[in-house]
Amino acid sequence: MFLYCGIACRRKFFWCYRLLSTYVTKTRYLFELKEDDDACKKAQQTGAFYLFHGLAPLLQTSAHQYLAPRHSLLELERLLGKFGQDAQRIEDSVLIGCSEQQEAWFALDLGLDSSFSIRASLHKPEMETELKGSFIELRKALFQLNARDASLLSTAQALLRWHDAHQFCSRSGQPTKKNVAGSKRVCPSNNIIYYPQMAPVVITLVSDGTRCLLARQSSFPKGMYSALAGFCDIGESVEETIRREVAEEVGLEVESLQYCASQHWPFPSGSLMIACHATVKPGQTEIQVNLRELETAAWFSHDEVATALKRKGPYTQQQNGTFPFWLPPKLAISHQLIKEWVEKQTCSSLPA
Ligand SMILES: NC(=O)C1=CN([C@@H]2O[C@H](COP(=O)(O)OP(=O)(O)OC[C@H]3O[C@@H](n4cnc5c(N)ncnc54)[C@H](O)[C@@H]3O)[C@@H](O)[C@H]2O)C=CC1
Ligand SMILES: [Mg+2]
Repeated sequence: MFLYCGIACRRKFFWCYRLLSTYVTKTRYLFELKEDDDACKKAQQTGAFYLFHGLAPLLQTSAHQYLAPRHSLLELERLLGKFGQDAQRIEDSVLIGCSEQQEAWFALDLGLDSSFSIRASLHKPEMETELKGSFIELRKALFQLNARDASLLSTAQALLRWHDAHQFCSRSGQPTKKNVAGSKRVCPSNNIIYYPQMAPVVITLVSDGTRCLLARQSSFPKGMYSALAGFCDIGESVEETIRREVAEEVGLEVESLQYCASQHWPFPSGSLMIACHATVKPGQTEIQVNLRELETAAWFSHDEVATALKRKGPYTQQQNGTFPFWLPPKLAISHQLIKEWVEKQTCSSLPA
C-alpha cells in the first residue's frame, strides 16, 4: 500500500512530499520518536500501553490463546491513581513499535521499583482483578501468543529488563537517565550514552548429508530435542562460533556453513539468534557429547524428523516411561531451521 505523506524534517517548515510505502512511513515515524523526546511524549497522548509486572506481561485468555491487551494513557493514569501510584511512573515506559496508522505502542512495568514508585509489587493481585487479566511469565506464554504479540512482548521484555539493569553509569556510579522512547540512557555527569544490548547466539543444524544432529539440555522439556546453540564469544565471527560450539558440544568439525534466518529471543536477557546449516567434515560422524553442556545428542533420519515436525502436543509420558521425540514449536527459530532441512532433503531425494 502506498500513500502520500509528509515527513517532518529537522529543519522547521521544511516538508518534503513524495510517494512512500506504509512501511517506510512507519519506520521514519519510529525513528523520529526515538530521536525527539517532545514528539515521543506527544505520541504517548494518543498511544497505547502494554503492561508488565516484574517483567511478566499482562495477558488475557481467549480460546487456547493468550491476548495482550493495550491501554490508553487515560486508562493508565486512572489505574495508577486508583493504586496510589504517581502518574510520573509513565516516564519509565519504553517505545516498542507502532501501528500502520501511527498509533505508538509503549510498554510499562508496574511491578519494578522505579525512582517514581517503590514497593509497587505489592498491588499485583488487585491490579490483575482491575485489568481483567493475569501477569504471566513470558516463557510460559510465548508459544500461545500470535506472532505479532510474541514479537512485541519479547522486544518489550528485553528492553524493560535492560533499563532495570542499567540504572547507573558504570564509570561514574551516578544514576543514568533514559530518553523518553527508552532507546538509550545517558549519564548526566559525563554524557556517556548507553544503548540497549543483545547477545548474539548461533544456532546450528549439523547434517552428515542424510541425517541431522539434534541435542537436549537437561533443562529442556522431556522428549524435546533442538539444534546446537551457543553464545558468540567476544571477537568471534559467526562462522568461528559455529565451528567452536559444534566442536565444544559434540566433538565434531563442520564445513559448508549456510545462513538460514535470524530471530530476537528474549531469554535469558535478549539474544539475537542466528540460525545456520552446517555439514560435518567427511568421516566425522562419531558424536562425543560434552556432558557439561548437553544431556544427550544423536543423529536423526529425515523420516524421524519429518514425523516429529508433524507431531502435536501434549507430549505426555508413554507407558514404557519414555517421552515421545518432539521438536521446538513453530515460533522458535530452531523449528524453522529444522523444517528447512527436511524440505531440502525431500527436494534432493526427488527424481530429477
Ligand atoms: N529460539 C530457539 O529456538 C532456541 C534458543 N536457544 C537459546 O540460545 C541460547 C544459547 O544457548 P546455550 O546452549 O544455552 O548457550 P551456550 O552453549 O553458549 O552455553 C551457555 C553458557 O554460555 C555462557 N555464556 C557466554 N556468554 C553468555 C551470555 N551472553 N549470556 C549468557 N550466558 C553466556 C554461560 O556460561 C552459559 O552457561 C539460550 O539462551 C537459549 O535460550 C537455544 C535453543 C533453541
Ligand atoms: Mg549450547
